Amino acid sequence: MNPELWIHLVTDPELCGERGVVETVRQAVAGGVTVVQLRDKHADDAAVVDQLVQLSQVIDGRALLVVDDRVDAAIAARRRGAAVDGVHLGQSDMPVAEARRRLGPDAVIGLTANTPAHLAALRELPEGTVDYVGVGVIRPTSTKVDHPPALGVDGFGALAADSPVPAVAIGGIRIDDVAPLRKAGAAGIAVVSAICAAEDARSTAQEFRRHWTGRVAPRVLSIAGSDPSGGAGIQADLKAIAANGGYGMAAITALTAQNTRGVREVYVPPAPFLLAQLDAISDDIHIDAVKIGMLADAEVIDVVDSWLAAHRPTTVVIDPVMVATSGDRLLDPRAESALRSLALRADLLTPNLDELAVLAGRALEGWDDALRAAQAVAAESHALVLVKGGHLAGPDAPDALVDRDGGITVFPGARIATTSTHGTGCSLSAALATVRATGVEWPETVGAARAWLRESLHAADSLDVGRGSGPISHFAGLWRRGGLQIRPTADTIREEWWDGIADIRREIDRLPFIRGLAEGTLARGLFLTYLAQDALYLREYARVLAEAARRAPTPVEQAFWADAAQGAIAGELELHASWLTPETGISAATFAASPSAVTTAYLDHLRAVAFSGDYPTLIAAVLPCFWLYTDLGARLHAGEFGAQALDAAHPFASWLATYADPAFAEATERAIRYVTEAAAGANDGTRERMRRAFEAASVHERAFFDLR
Ligand SMILES: Nc1ncnc2c1ncn2[C@@H]1O[C@H](COP(=O)(O)OP(=O)(O)O)[C@@H](O)[C@H]1O
Ligand SMILES: Cc1ncc(COP(=O)(O)O)c(N)n1
Ligand SMILES: [Mg+2]
Repeated sequence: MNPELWIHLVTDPELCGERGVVETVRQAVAGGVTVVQLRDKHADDAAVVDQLVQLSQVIDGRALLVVDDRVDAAIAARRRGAAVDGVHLGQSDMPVAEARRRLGPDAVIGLTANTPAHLAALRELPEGTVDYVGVGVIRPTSTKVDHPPALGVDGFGALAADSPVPAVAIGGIRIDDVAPLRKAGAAGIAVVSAICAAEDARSTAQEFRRHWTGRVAPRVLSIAGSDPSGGAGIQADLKAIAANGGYGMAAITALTAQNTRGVREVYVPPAPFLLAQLDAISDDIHIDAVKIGMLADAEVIDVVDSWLAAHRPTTVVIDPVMVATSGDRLLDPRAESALRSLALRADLLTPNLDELAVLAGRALEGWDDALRAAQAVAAESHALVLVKGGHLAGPDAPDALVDRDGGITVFPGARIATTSTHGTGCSLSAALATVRATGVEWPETVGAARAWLRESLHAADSLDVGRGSGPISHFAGLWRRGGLQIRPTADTIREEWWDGIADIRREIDRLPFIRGLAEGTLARGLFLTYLAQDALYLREYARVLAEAARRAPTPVEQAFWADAAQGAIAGELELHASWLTPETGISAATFAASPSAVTTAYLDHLRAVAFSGDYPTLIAAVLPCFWLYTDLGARLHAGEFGAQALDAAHPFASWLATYADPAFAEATERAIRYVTEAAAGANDGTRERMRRAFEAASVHERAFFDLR
C-alpha cells in the first residue's frame, strides 16, 4: 500500500485560527501527515498561489502538496518554484481529464467520489487519469456544507471495494475510526477539523498516524560503540531513535573514551559478551529495525554477522564507521574485508566519502565519481547506498541514495554553518532505521530523516557542549514545538534578533541614500531633508527615552536611559548649531519642516509602546536606533562601503563621525545588554512582544533611510 496516501490534512483557514494554515501544516507534517491539501474556498487565486509557495517551503518534500480545485493556481505556483504535486477536484470542478492534460502525467490527481455512479464514471476514463478518490463522508461533519449522507465505516468499505483506484476516507473521521477504516480497505484517511482545530497539531497528526500504522513506536536496536560525551555512538543513536518516534535499545560493541575533541582510548569487551547482549534482546523482544555502527574489529563483526543470520529484523541499516570525524580510527583496518561481507546483510549502507572509498576499494575523485563508486558497492552488496556529502568542500551538503540498479536520487541541501557535526553520521543512520520501521519507503525515509537531521544541526550550536566539534541538538524540533521550553539566554536572544533583521539590514545597505552617504555623492538637498527629519525624530525619541528612564527598574538603568535621552536632545541641538551656520547657508526654515509620513509612523510606533506598553517592550523598540546606527557607523568607518567615508574631506564627515564615536558604541552595548537581559527574564508572551517591537522599529529605520 502506498504510504504517500496515508494521512491527508485538508486545511481550513478558519479552523486553523490564529496559528494559521502554514504553522498548522508545519506541525502536522512534523507529526507524520503524508498529504497536505490546501483548501480555501474564499481566497482568490493569487492568494492561493502565495500560500502554495509558502507551504511548499514548509513541507520541504516531506509530504505531498495538492490544492483543492485550483488547477491554474497549482500551475502558477509551480512556475514560482513551488513543489505542488497536484490537485484534488470535486465532481463540479474542472474535469479530471482536462486537469491531467494540463498538469502532466506525474501530477497527483484526486477526485471526490461519493456514489457508485461517480465510481462507475471513473472506469470510462483512461487509466492513470485519477490517482485516488476521496470517499465520504464517514460521519456527519460541519466542515463541508451540504455533504452527502454519512456512510459510516461499512458504507465506505462497500464503495472502496468498488473503486478502480485507491480510496481515501474523508469526512468527520475520529481517531477511533482510523483502524477500522484501514481494515475496510481505505488507502488513507483525510482529516480537516481533527487536526486544524487541535491545540497541538503535531501530536494529533502523530496520533492519527499511529492509529493508522497500528504501532505505538518501532522497536529499534543500535549495535554500536559508546561515546561518553553523548554526541555519537549509542548515545546519539538512542536520542535519534527517540526523536524520530522509536523505542531505542543498544547493544554495545566497544567503549570509547572520547569527547568533542577526539577519541583517547578504545576498549573492546570480549566478543562473546556482545553476543550475550544481542541474545538477551532477541530472546525477549521483537526488533523492528537495527542500526549498526562502530564494530571495532573482525571478531565483533563475526558475532554480529552470525546473530543477524539467525535474527535478522526487517530493516537493517549499516553505518560503516571506520574513522571518526576527529580522524581517529574506530575499525581495525584488517577488519575491512569482514565489513564488506557483513554489508551483504544490509538494506542500506550509509558511508561517508572516506568510508565509501574503502568499501569501493579505490580512491574517489569528486562527488560524481563517488556516485559511480556507490553504484558498484550497491550492485555488489545488493544494498541501497546513501552517499553522504558532509565532508565535501563548498557550500553544499547533499546526500544521494543509490539503488542496486544504479538509480540515483540526490537530496540537495545547503551546508549549515556549524562545526557541531560530531555524531551526524551515527544520528542519521539511527533516524533512518527508525523512520523506515514506521513503514515508509526508502526515498521518503531519507527525506524525513534528513529534514530532522538538518533541524538538529541548525540548533546544534545552541547546546554549547564541549570545545571541539560539538553534538547536534537531537530534540531541537520537539523543544521548539513547545514540548519543552528551553529558556533563551541574553546572548542567544542577541544573536536571534540580529539575525532576524538580517534582511532589513541588507536592504538598508543597498539604499541609494546610504550608498550616496558613504561615497559622499549624496545630493546636499537630500541630506538636509534627512537632517531636518532626524532633528524632528530626535526630539520625540528623547521623550520616549525619558519615559524609559522613568520606568526603569534600577537606578543604574534609570541613569542610563536618562543619559541617552539627554544625548538625543543634545544631538538635536547640535544639528541645529553645526548646520545652521552662515557657511552652510542653511536657513532656519529647513529645520522648521513638519514630520514626514515616515517620521510620523516611526514616532507613532515608539509612542505607542512608550505610553501604553510595558517597560521591556519599550526598551526593545528604542534599541534599533542605537544598534543599526552603531553598526552602520562602524562599517562606514572600516571602509566596508568602499569609500573613505570618514575622511575629513568627505562632505558629511562631521555628521558621520558621531555614529562611529566609541562612547556611542558603548552606550549601544549597554542598551543591547539591558534589552536582551530583560528578554531572557521575560515570559514567552512578553519576549515575543519585545521581538516584534524591535523588528517593527527596524522596519521604520529602513524606511527612514529610504530617501530618494
Ligand atoms: N554542515 C553540514 N550541513 C548540513 N548537513 C551536514 C553538514 N555536515 C554533515 N551533514 C550531513 O550529515 C550527515 C552525515 O554526513 P557526513 O558528515 O558525510 O558523515 P559522517 O558523520 O559519517 O562522517 C549527512 O546527511 C550530511 O549531509
Ligand atoms: C562510538 C562512536 N561511534 C561512531 C563515531 C563516529 O561519529 P560520526 O557520526 O561523527 O561519524 C564516534 N565518534 N564514536
Ligand atoms: Mg560516520
